[in-house]
Amino acid sequence: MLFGPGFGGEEARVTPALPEGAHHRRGFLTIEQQRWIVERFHEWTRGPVPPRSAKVRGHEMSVTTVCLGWHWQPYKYTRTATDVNGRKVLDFPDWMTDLARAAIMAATGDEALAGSYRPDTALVNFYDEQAKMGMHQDRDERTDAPVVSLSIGDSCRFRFGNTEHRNRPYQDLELVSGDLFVFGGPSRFAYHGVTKIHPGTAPEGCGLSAGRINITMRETGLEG
Ligand SMILES: O=C(O)CCC(=O)C(=O)O
Ligand SMILES: [Fe+2]
Repeated sequence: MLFGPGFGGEEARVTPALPEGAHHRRGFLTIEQQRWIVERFHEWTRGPVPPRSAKVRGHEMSVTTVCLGWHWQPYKYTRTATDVNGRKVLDFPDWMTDLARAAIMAATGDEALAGSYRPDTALVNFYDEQAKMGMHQDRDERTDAPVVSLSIGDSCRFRFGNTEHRNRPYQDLELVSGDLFVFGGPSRFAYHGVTKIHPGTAPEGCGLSAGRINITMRETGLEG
């Protein structure tokens, strides 16, 4: 049969299926939502703790990061930015909890997982045209709750791998402005990174004319 069962189905996927627990939703944020978040981004960068390039084993990362809720530094979270200026970071905003829960719902359809999600930190990274992020695990958190990632601005090549090591098997996918990526369950501790920014690809109206913002929301599992 010319257009029989399965036509245009699984076999027609352009991107191979992601490992269990990993989910990609193209265009999760509207262009207005993206622009609004970029306005907040400018407020955060003028906040008590300026964006900085974290030093990992003596090397400065090429992204700059500003944090909400808890300040991330390799390999711990603190309330104050002891490696920058000692100031307390901005609070984790309530709207971000709602957004993160909606994101988990959209990605997984799991109402219980979404409803019980209590993110308490956001790492907000800015990538210029040259910036990259090497393959790593997000493992400074003391819970296995999912990581929720939102991208705004220039698109990038995002590499999502396995939980054992930074080498193959991995998949390269494009994250474009407005995309959501969630990794939890068996993929929570998968290695991942950003291998390339695609300059000049930020859509008109997203609020950012160049570069890329990525926000990851997480549960630290920390008290106090
Ligand atoms: O920029 C991205 O898409 C990933 C960011 C990331 O992996 C991180 O902040 O730990
Ligand atoms: Fe990460």
